[in-house]
Amino acid sequence: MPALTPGVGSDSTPGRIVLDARDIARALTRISHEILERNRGASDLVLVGLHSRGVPLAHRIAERIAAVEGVDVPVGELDVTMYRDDLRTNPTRAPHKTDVPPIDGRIVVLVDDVLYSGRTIRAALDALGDLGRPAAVRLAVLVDRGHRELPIRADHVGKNLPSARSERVHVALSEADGRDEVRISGGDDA
Ligand SMILES: O=P(O)(O)OC[C@H]1O[C@H](OP(=O)(O)OP(=O)(O)O)[C@H](O)[C@@H]1O
Ligand SMILES: O=c1cc[nH]c(=O)[nH]1
Repeated sequence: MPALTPGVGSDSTPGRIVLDARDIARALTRISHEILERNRGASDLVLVGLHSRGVPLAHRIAERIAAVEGVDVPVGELDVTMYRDDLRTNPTRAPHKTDVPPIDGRIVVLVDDVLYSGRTIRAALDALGDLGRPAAVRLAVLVDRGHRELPIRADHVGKNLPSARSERVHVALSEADGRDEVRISGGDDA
């Protein structure tokens, strides 16, 4: 095994890997089972992925639920750009598509890659409120890195990752990035 510079991946991408492809696959399988257990099956579920990497994660969870339950759970994609509380100070984000199946009376599971301040999820809850009135909204994230600024928590977490505010968590997914991995960089290991 070649020696690595601390904090630098073998391909010189900054940061250290905290989840590799197999870890991500296992975490998503567990989350899918947790969702089914909590919901006692797949009935009334709608998965809504947040752009950008929450969308492929929602599809992967739907694939696993279909494999276990034989049910195709509807999957939507939600862009929260126009609902962000930093829109005035950071107006340069490019909006993505929003395409959410009917959510009235359904159990909506929001899916995102990283949960940090909670402001993205706050925006997502506002966006959902304009689309309908779900029976319940739950949250699944691949990584919870802490540092919440709002009273928001995840129901399903792939990995709790203690982090410094100065660090950054980078999620790469094959659909968008050609590989699956989660890295943390910055702080003392920049
Ligand atoms: O809890 P928060 O403090 O809101 O942070 C979490 C959000 O930050 C990242 O998105 P980012 O805004 O970096 O855009 P991206 O999804 O395009 O990477 C990540 O994908 C989450 O959506
Ligand atoms: O570290 C972070 C913080 C917010 N969003 C991310 O994707 N990573």
